[in-house]
Amino acid sequence: MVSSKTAPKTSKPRNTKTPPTILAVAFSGGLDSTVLLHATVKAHGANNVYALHVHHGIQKEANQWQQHCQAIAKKLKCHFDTQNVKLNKNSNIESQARELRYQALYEMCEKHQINDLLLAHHLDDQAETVLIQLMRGAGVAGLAGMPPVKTNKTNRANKAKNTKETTINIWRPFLNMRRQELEAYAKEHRLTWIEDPSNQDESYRRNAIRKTILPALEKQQVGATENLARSAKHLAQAQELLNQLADIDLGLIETKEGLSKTNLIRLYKTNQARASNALRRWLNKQQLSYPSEERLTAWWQELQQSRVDSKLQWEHDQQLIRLWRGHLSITQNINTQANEQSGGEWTFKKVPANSRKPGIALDRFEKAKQKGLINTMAREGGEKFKVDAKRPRKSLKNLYQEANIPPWQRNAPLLYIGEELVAVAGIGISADWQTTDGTRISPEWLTNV
Ligand SMILES: Nc1ncnc2c1ncn2[C@@H]1O[C@H](COP(=O)(O)OP(=O)(O)OP(=O)(O)O)[C@@H](O)[C@H]1O
Repeated sequence: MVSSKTAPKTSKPRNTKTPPTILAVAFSGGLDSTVLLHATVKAHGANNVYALHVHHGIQKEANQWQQHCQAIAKKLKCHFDTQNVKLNKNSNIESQARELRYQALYEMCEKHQINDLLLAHHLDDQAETVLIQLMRGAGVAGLAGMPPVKTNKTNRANKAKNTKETTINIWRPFLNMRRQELEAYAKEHRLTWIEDPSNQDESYRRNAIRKTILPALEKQQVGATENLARSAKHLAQAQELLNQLADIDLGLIETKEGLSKTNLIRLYKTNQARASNALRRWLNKQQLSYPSEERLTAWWQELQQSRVDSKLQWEHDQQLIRLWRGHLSITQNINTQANEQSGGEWTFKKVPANSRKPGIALDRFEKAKQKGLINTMAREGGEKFKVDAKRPRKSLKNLYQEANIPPWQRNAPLLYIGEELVAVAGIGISADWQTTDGTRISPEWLTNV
């Protein structure tokens, strides 16, 4: 136990390389994150700390809270930033608020080039999470609760905006501390914080667990709260082992085209639990959530029934999982699918002098550019193209098939100079325009997803 005299450890950050590390604290203005901000500023220096607040706009007091947070940051002399998010009142407010909150916090971290974000979750929060997961019938991963540290790459939504991928470490330095310890610290340092009235509303499951269920469990078993959090640690270890097993299995199933259906089904037939474990891990590694048991069962059925050349397509977590040519792969965000043709851009890079790579002669290209002749057009069907001067022109359809380009990657806009088709993504440069001599540029289609 840590006495209230001791500042709660906000120990970060062992694996950071270049001091001074700038830390961000997710600051709601509530008791826990107020203690976290105060302790972090004390330990790391105000100039190295950002307080980040998300304005949800759900409560009528939201503006006051934002002002309060800004005032506290000013008093502590640390940096402050805030972002508003807009909730859709028609869907689950709690989970939506959480998702948008993380999104906003990551965006603010990216904006200030911060790689370490601290959250004020504590041991009581962990115990509540374990109970909630138990009630939902979660598996090992869910029952492992919140990890003390987790590294996140900024998500696919950001990637689609063509921003650089950032790594953000999420730290929960209070995960071993009880709520009472934080309260004692706050009193000792005369901190002021916001009491969110909705924390009293027991129609929210988490509040009911905190106010009624955990105290009842404590009556039955002293230390029940700490024990629940301890179980979470055991299960986190068990999950680690499951991940290691999945990685061994994926080593045999995963290829550069995706997951081999044949090998996946082979594993499924010898050991269903192991195959599901591998599939879940594969999704998780690509930052997709675990599918429900019901969904997973449906996928297995479809996969088993599919023929060798079948095409399947599942929507999951706003992504598409596709089976094509015997491999499962994750593709486009369904939100950007309608926009497939603009899901990327043509870039023009100079070919290095010592390279044998073909390109378009720079002076020819520049002339065309000055005349405004360079343009792109969507594929209409029936286009013919010749990359190899010694071979006849072929239809794009044939060329795509020969090059094994999956159907959903065949929609990149075609590059024209005037009326002439000069480059096709994944295929190459027209024989009439390509050269391997002199200063030249290479047109390349870069996808955002
Ligand atoms: N609006 C917000 N802006 C910034 N960070 C937030 C916000 N809401 C929550 N957080 C962060 O997420 C953590 C967990 O959220 P949770 O809803 O459990 O906390 P809270 O009860 O709102 O506030 P606190 O943890 O400060 O008492 C908080 O400790 C805080 O670090």
